[in-house]
Amino acid sequence: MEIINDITDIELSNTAVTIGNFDGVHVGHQKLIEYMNDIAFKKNLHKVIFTFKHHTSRILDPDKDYCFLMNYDEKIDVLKSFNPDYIMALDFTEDFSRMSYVDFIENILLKKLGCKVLVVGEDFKLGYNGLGNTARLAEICNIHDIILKVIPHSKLYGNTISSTYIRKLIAEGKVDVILDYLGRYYGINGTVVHGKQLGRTIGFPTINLSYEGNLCLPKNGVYVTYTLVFGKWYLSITNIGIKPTVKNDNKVSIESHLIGFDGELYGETVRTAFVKHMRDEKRFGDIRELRQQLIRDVEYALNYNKLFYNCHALW
Ligand SMILES: Cc1cc2nc3c(=O)[nH]c(=O)nc-3n(C[C@H](O)[C@H](O)[C@H](O)COP(=O)(O)O)c2cc1C
Ligand SMILES: Nc1ncnc2c1ncn2[C@@H]1O[C@H](COP(=O)(O)OP(=O)(O)O)[C@@H](O)[C@H]1O
Repeated sequence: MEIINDITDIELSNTAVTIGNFDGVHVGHQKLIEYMNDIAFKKNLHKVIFTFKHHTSRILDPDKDYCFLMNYDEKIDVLKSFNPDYIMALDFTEDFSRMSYVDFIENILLKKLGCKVLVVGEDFKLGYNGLGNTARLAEICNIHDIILKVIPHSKLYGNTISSTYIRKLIAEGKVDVILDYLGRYYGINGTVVHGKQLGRTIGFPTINLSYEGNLCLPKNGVYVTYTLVFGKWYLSITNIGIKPTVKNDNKVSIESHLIGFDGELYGETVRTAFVKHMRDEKRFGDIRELRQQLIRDVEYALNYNKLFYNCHALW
């Protein structure tokens, strides 16, 4: 498996290629990749996942306030699990965005990648101004003997599976439903930073997560989570919010208490996977009342954990 970030000196041959932003690498994306894998196997082609380091919307739609389902490293990690021969992860630049779909097909897919099969989703658009829709792609692929396979959108419970729909579920705090659409629970990677050191004084030390600012955050509230620390998942309770009992700025933080963990975590990289929204964040009369609530939260999480059979989907 090779990751290619620069296409300048690339000369591949006999490839099956799927192209997309693949934000989240959700169940719909996975269908495309699996189709590409199958056809590559049958036709003895190399498997190529073609994506970009950063979402194309940053250039194409810069004013829109997007959040993203994963950062670059996570995307590469998840894509690797589909066992491609190559992951192309290029910079999507202004210049790139001005390339016509014909140039892209002829100069990149044909000349650089030796593409024989192209797999895309039904709403896929390629090249300058999005002119290369599937009908136009079919014409140009036909001219160059590339087999074009257009995969219809996957649906679930009447909803089209899309990164946009998953972002909406996250914003609504419906993190338990996300599993069906994303194929795994939604999680956030971050680094443990110092808080006000109050947690340990009430018997609930917490890790405060510093995370990449453009990741989608579940709506404010308290969640049953699992936190990956030093290669092990811990059941945890996580608050996303402004901590109105102890603070009065509006800065949102992500803070978790790991059940059964004791140790130092400052500076460590951890992953928090959100499995169930359990309550809204509240302003308590004092920190003792908050502590009583945290005891109940732990009990809720322990009960939830007893019936949790989806550990395989945490990452
Ligand atoms: C599971 C959990 C639930 C929490 N719920 C609330 C809440 O409902 N209201 C609130 O003001 N703070 C809440 N907090 C934040 C606490 O106020 C905070 O963890 C505590 O004051 C320690 O802060 P520190 O990490 O800055 O020391 C919660 C924290 C956790 C871990
Ligand atoms: N079970 C646990 N859950 C979370 N953090 C823990 C736990 N046990 C020990 N810690 C450590 O305690 C620190 C948090 O203590 P706390 O008083 O809440 O301080 P802070 O305000 O910096 O979060 C964490 O960063 C971690 O290193």
